[in-house]
Amino acid sequence: MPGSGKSHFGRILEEELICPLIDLDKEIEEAEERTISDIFEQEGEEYFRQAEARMLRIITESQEEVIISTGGGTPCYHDGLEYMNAHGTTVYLEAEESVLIKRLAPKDHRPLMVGDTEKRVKELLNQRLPVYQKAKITLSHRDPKRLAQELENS
Ligand SMILES: Nc1ncnc2c1ncn2[C@@H]1O[C@H](COP(=O)(O)OP(=O)(O)O)[C@@H](O)[C@H]1O
Ligand SMILES: O=C(O)C1=C[C@@H](OP(=O)(O)O)[C@@H](O)[C@H](O)C1
Ligand SMILES: [Mg+2]
Repeated sequence: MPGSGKSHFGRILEEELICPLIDLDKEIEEAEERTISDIFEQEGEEYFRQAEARMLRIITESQEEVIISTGGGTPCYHDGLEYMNAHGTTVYLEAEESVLIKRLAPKDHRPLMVGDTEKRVKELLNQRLPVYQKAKITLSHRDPKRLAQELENS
């Protein structure tokens, strides 16, 4: 989910595992030379989903070992989760609804969070949970060092 801490955890895992990290949203922004918000505004969501799916595949095919922090929607469109499960270890980073609502306050820049944040978070969680639950690892504790150990031993 947006706000669950994927980018934040990714940066910690990068240090713990000494493995390069790629943030999918950042790569898309660099390739498109505009922000995710601008892409949504100027091109619409479907365009973004295609760019996201394409970038996920480009990175996966061009890198040997890499941590990818995806966007919250990446697993849910264009068979994203199935693709990631087939090519690597997937981690669903669980976060409580109340934590997400607090982090994704109206000042947040995320384009899917316009309007009533509480309602949007609940809607997105309901829609997406069945997909997220198919990840290979679900992380409900908030300790990235433990996750790093789990991944090293897997
Ligand atoms: N475990 C955590 N404890 C406290 N704050 C966190 C934690 N994980 C993320 N945050 C904060 O929550 C916000 C959203 O995190 P981010 O990593 O951007 O989420 P995502 O990439 O999943 O949307 C950021 O301001 C980040 O600093
Ligand atoms: O949940 C989503 O559909 C999205 C989450 C965002 O990434 P984060 O999950 O890193 O906020 C970003 O990819 C885009 O705004 C769409
Ligand atoms: Mg992120």
